[in-house]
Amino acid sequence: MARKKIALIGAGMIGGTLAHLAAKKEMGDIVLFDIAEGMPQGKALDLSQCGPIEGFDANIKGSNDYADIADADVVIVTAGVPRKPGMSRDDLLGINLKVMKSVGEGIKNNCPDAFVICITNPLDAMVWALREFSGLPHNKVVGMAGVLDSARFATFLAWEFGCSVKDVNAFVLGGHGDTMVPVTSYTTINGIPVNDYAKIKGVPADRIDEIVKRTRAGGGEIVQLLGNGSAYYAPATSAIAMAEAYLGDQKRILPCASYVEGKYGLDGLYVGVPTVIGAGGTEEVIEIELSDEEKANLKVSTDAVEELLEVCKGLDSSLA
Ligand SMILES: NC(=O)c1ccc[n+]([C@@H]2O[C@H](COP(=O)([O-])OP(=O)(O)OC[C@H]3O[C@@H](n4cnc5c(N)ncnc54)[C@H](O)[C@@H]3O)[C@@H](O)[C@H]2O)c1
Ligand SMILES: O=C(O)C[C@H](O)C(=O)O
Repeated sequence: MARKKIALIGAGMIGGTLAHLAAKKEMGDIVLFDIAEGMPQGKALDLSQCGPIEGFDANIKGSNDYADIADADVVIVTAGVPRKPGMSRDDLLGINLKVMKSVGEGIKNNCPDAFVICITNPLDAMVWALREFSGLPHNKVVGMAGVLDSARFATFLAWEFGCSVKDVNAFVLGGHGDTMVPVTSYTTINGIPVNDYAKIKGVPADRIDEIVKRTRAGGGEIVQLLGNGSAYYAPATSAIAMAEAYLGDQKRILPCASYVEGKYGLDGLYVGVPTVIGAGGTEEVIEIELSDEEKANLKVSTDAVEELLEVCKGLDSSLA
């Protein structure tokens, strides 16, 4: 059986990390595409030379030609610009929307059967625009954010409780902005609801509130510390988990920016919701019971995404 083909559009910080992870896991052969000339080729050479040391078999090719992504099984998109300290993700919309247009056309023309994972920010608007520009079915285009945001929430909770991160099952819904909704009612420490566990451990409720706030601002905290660019290790790891769920038909339930029509009172929007990922792409959006407060918070978050879509439509008339 031929190896799977993974196309990475954008060979920057996340793209390079994705290539390394995918090669180490022998997920398939890899094409690292970027508009910057030489850089993807240089990274591909460097990464290929990890093979003999790490013992992986994967062909890694750097490219500036969309023809090289032909027939890819999975495409992960990080093309565009990251924010700088003081900026919001939404400030990237104008420039990254144009990038999504060229990437969407590249995918449509070369690998229309691929499963496409978008990472570029502002995430929920960009995955929507990428789907529109590519014309792929909604179940084959998804955004990565909830896996990352949930991992941040889990990390902070594990630190607070002094427990293993492996035992924390944290859940973040909504748009990938400061209004995202960490859902404590579905967050457990090995099955024990987080608020109950906090009582057992004597952790005051306001500490959990602080962790929720820190999670919401988790991307910005790293942007501020790095000074130039944004997080890349955990974002790449998150997208790889989603790609593995698709390639392995794992039917994992992951929080992803999926197309939601009808559920959660939404009418055709990409936003973070629990999603079954298997060989059919995003096979199902799971609608969970939320408290009135959680519903209200989700509404604030989805309204913010809807506003961004209006801005996209204003900037590019083909989206209107
Ligand atoms: N969804 C998330 O949770 C999440 C997490 C982290 C970062 N991000 C976003 O991911 C994006 C990439 O982050 P990064 O750290 O890898 O940035 P980066 O600057 O290191 O890499 C981006 C790459 O995209 C390339 N590029 C620009 N325009 C292109 C085009 N038209 N076609 C192909 N390539 C193009 C650039 O040359 C660059 O190499 C940013 O928008 C960032 O905000 C999202
Ligand atoms: O915060 C950013 O700008 C990058 C990304 O969205 C993140 O959450 O790390």
